[in-house]
Amino acid sequence: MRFLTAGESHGESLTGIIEGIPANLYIDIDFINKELRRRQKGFGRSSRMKIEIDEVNILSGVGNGFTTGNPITISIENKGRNIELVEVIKPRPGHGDLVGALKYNQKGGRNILERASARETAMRVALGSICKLFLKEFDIEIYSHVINIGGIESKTTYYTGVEIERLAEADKSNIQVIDEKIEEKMIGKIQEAMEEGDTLGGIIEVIVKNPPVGLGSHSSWDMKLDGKLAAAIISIQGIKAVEFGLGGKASTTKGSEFHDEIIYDSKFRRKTNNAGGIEAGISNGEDIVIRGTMKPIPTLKKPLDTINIISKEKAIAQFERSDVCAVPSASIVMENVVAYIIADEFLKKFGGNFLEETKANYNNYLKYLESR
Ligand SMILES: Cc1cc2nc3c(=O)[nH]c(=O)nc-3n(C[C@H](O)[C@H](O)[C@H](O)COP(=O)(O)O)c2cc1C
Ligand SMILES: C=C(O[C@@H]1CC(C(=O)O)=C[C@@H](OP(=O)(O)O)[C@H]1O)C(=O)O
Repeated sequence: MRFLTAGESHGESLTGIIEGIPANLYIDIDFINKELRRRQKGFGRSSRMKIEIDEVNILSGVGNGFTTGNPITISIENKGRNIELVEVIKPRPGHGDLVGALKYNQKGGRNILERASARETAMRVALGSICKLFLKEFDIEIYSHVINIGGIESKTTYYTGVEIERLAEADKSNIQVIDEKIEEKMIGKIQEAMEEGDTLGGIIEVIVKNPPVGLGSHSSWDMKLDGKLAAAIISIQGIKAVEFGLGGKASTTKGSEFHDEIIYDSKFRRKTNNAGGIEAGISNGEDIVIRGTMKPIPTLKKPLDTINIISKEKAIAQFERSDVCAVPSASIVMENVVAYIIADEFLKKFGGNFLEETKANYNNYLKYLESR
C-alpha cells in the first residue's frame, strides 16, 4: 500500500490518495466521519475545532459502497479557511516557521506552517480509518487512551492492570482517558495552563488487539514492524518519543523480569507482555502496546523570545489562534497511523487483490499455525 496527503491548513481542502486496499471491502462512511469527529474532541483545543465539522467526500476507488481495488481519493473541506493569513516573521520556537523559511527561501513562516500544521492529520485519520475497516474484517481492533497530560497520570493498560475491556471507555471521556477522576484533574491542569498563557503535552497509549503472529520481519532493518510503527508515530506533529511494552523502563529491569516467558495453551503464548507484542521486528501474537509522548504545543499566548527574521532584532514570538493541549486528538491520530502500518504489513504477508482472497490466505495461515 501507499498513501499521500496534500493541502494547506487554511487552503480550500485536504486531499488524500490511498492505493492497495483490496477490492470488495465495504466502506462505512459514517465510521470514517466518526473517527474524524473523535479527532476533533478534547478540552484545550482552539476555537478552530468549533468551525470545522470534518466530513469526507470520496472521489474515487469506491463504487456502490465497496472498494474497487483502484486508488481511493478522499477530500475534506477546510471550513476554517476564511481568515486573514499574515506572514510569520517572528518565528515560534518549536514550530516549523524558522527552519522551513530558511530551507525553502521564504520571507517568513506562513507557507511552511500551513503544511507543517496538524490540520494534515485529519486526512491521515480518514485514510487510517479505511485501514481500520479492513482490519476489522480480521477481528483486529485498535484502541487508544491518554495516560499523561502535563504530569497528571492515568494507569497504563498492560502492566498496572487496567482491564483491556475498559479501553473503549476512553471514548466516553472528553479527553480520551479511562478514569473519570483523572479526567477532572487533567482538565484542571489544562485550564491552569490556559490561564497562564502556557501549553501542555502528554503521553498516549495505543493497543492493537488480536494481531496475528508474523507481521514484519527480522531479516532487514527496514522490514521490522517496530521500526515502521515508530517512524510513522514520530511523524505525527509534536510526537517526540515512542516506546513499546515496558519501553524506557527496560533499562532498569533485569532480564529475568523483563522477558516474557513462553507457554503453550493450544497455541504459543506469553505469561507477560513486556515486549509490547513485538520481538525481532515480528509481531508475536500478543497485543501490540505502544506509547507516544507529545511535547507541549509550540504556540504560546505568553510567547517565548525569538528573533525577527527580517530585522534580526530580538522579538517575542508571533501568536495566532492555537490549541493549549491536543494530546486527546493526537491519540486518535496515533490509532489511525498505527492502523495504516498494521494493514500494510498484513497485506504484505497475506496479499490478495480482493477481500475474499486475503481472507482465504489468512485462514490458510491460521490453519498452518494450528499445526505447529
Ligand atoms: C492534533 C494536533 C494539534 C496541534 N495543534 C497545534 C496548535 O494549535 N498550535 C501549535 O503551535 N502546534 C500545534 N500542534 C503541534 C505542531 O503542529 C507541531 O509541533 C509542529 O508542526 C512542529 O512539528 P514537531 O513538533 O513534530 O517538530 C498540534 C499537533 C497535533 C498532533
Ligand atoms: C486545524 C487543526 O489543528 C490546527 C493545528 C495547528 C498546528 O499548528 O499544528 C494550529 C491550529 O490551527 P489554527 O491556527 O487554524 O487554529 C490548530 O487548530 C486540526 O486539527 O484540524
